[in-house]
Amino acid sequence: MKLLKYAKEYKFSATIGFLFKIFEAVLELCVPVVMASVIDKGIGNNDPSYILKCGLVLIGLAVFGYLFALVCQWYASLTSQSVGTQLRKDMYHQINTYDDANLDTLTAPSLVTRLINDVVQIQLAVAMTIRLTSRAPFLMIGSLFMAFMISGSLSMIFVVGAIILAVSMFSITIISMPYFSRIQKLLDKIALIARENLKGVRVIRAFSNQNHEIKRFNKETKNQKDEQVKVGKIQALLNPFTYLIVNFAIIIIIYASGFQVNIGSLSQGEVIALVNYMNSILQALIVFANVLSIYNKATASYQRVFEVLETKPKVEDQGVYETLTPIENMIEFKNVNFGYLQKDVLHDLSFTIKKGETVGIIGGTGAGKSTLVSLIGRNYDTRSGEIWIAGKRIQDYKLAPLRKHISYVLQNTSLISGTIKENICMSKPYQADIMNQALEVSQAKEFVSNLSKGIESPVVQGGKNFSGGQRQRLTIARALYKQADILVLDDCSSALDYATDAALQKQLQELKEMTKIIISQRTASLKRCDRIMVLYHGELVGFDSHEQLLKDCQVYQEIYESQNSKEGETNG
Ligand SMILES: Nc1ncnc2c1ncn2[C@@H]1O[C@H](COP(=O)(O)OP(=O)(O)OP(=O)(O)O)[C@@H](O)[C@H]1O
Repeated sequence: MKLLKYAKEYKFSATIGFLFKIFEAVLELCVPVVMASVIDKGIGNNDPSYILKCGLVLIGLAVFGYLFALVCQWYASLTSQSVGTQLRKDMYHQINTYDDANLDTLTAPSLVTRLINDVVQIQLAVAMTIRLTSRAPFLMIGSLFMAFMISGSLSMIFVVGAIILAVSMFSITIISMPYFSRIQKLLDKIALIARENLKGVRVIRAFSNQNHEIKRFNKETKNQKDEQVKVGKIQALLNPFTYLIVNFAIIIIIYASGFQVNIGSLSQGEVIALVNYMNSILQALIVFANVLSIYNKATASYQRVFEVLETKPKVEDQGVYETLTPIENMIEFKNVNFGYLQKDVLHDLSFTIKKGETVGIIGGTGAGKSTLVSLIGRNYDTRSGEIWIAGKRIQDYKLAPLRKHISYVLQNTSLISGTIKENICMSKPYQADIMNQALEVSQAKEFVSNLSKGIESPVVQGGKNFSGGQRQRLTIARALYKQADILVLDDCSSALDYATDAALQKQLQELKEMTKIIISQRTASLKRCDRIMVLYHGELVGFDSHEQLLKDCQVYQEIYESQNSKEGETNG
């Protein structure tokens, strides 16, 4: 079992916990024997001092039993928490190696549920294994053994009862297993809805869509509840059934032992001891039933956690080159085809982008613009064809150094809580001159210097204390601060007014050493670019300057005209 690898590291604390639970069970097994001698010798011989002595022994057994239980509990918690923490660390580390294709499959909400909820189920199972799986079997076997010592024939009742119970427990476990994996999947769905809802709370309010969202959430929580209730009903059968069998066995023991007491082959104290041992078996079985139910849940969680740990990035990091030296033909696409799962997105793309060039990409919604640039940083690998950067296939570079040379600004601005400085200096330590240049080119300098704390001003989670345009400028500054050889701006100036956008494009042009790719829906944002790539349903239908495209690219002409006539209408 793969989990043993984790438990191994904490074998000392696990063993101590395990041993102390056994010590506690040994003391528990002594209780019926002491009770029997209280009845047979103390009460039988009317000897109060013997009864008192036995009473003290019972108190001693209880006190030591309690202390042993405490030690076990302590070490069980230590082990389970440590295993859980290590699992979370390893999962988090693994998730950070994932590429976009992995994230498309496993999805963020599911990963969060696995990191939190599923690990808790495993922690619980580890703690229960230490605390209960030592005691329950030990108590069962010990009680059976002690019962055999008292009466071989009567103990057969124990054996038959135990077999019936074991079979019923096993059946209930098998039946309830599939429910638990369904419940965990439904939890993923609930997490997904909650996440979407919280992220899009403003949009939902703006469209007065709260009722629909509440209904969607209620439907999934109801589904999850229904599954819980179904499995709960099945599992609820276990305890009454266990009590029924054990109590039935006790009736038979008392009935059968009555004869033996009459003929003198069994004492009254021994009958009480047998009943006590049967009760111990009952307790052990109830514990066993609870542990089984915890194991059921943990098995579903275990599979989900190890799926995260064993999922390898689809983009393999097997390149050898660690440095990238810009050359004339900086980026080359050679007959590149790409698609997501069943969907074809990019078709036979071939083009070259020169070092220091500023290239715009334009095309309708879903034309494949973002997909194209995501291939450059190997967020996905191509289906066929090759991408070359600075004279080498991108697969021949090690991933980390390759990505160090590319700076992305994505459509969704992502700022983290901290300060402006911390957000901008993510790629390297603070250097005043680089910071100044980044703020200036991104058109963020003015508004940042107007803040009382300047670059030390706080940024709340998601950058919500800034306007959309300010957030875009800060993310552009962050990308510029990296001083990468290739800069990709993915439709990230949509919230900027025309004047600021124009100033940004002008300043970007002046970064002669950097190769820039700018995605935009607006021809006005791209007309200063050296060349503009026109994508139409994943195909390259034009790649030239603004003026030339206006002359000979029909798709570009249509985009241009639609935007300019709209502007005309608006202005008019
Ligand atoms: N992770 C993904 N999984 C599956 N399909 C995807 C994924 N990302 C994009 N697509 C699909 O690929 C196609 C191209 O998407 P892409 O985001 O590249 O278009 P785009 O030109 O950048 O669009 P937009 O201008 O709206 O941002 C779309 O049909 C989209 O639905």
